[in-house]
Amino acid sequence: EEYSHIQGTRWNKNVITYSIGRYTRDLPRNTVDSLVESAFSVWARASSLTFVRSHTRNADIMVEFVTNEHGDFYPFDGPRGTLAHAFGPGLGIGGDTHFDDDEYWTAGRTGFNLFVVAAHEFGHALGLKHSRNRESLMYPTYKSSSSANLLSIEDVANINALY
Ligand SMILES: CNC(=O)[C@@H](NC(=O)[C@H](CC(C)C)CN(O)C=O)C(C)(C)C
Ligand SMILES: [Ca+2]
Ligand SMILES: [Zn+2]
Ligand SMILES: [Zn+2]
Repeated sequence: EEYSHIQGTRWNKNVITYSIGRYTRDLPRNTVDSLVESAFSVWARASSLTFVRSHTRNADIMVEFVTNEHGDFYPFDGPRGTLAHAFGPGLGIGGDTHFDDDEYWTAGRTGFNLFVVAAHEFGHALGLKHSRNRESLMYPTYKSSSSANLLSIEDVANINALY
């Protein structure tokens, strides 16, 4: 889900920083790093946005793997069910993206593909809402789509309408 009701609708800059906090044990750290970077580059290629990795906790988008109650009002729910969530643009928790570490995160077609889920979540972190179009990356249910054409025409139009 995206919780934009407590945040603004868009970032007021084109260079957005992200930082990775707690990792999952399902994948090597450098694999998580590259899948996260690839998920951001999906949006960078379709827009005027640039994403820069930071190693401090005051990045715009904090990316973390957490379980159950984890300090915001949206505890996760154990295996299956909700896979992840992200807050809409804004200060503090704005943009922050959390992955439910009770899921089995993979780089392939088993478990839940981190690249695909991250690309969806980062759409929310940039201010996009869900789409009713099954072809859209912002469709509310998971499908392990091929990494090639992840964004639908609608997704590209929506991100460019916003930035
Ligand atoms: C397999 N489980 C699902 O498909 C679940 N959907 C999700 O966890 C969404 C993320 C997917 C689309 C990557 C939650 N979301 O919208 C975050 O921004 C349920 C449909 C069960 C809620
Ligand atoms: Ca879950
Ligand atoms: Zn969503
Ligand atoms: Zn959370």
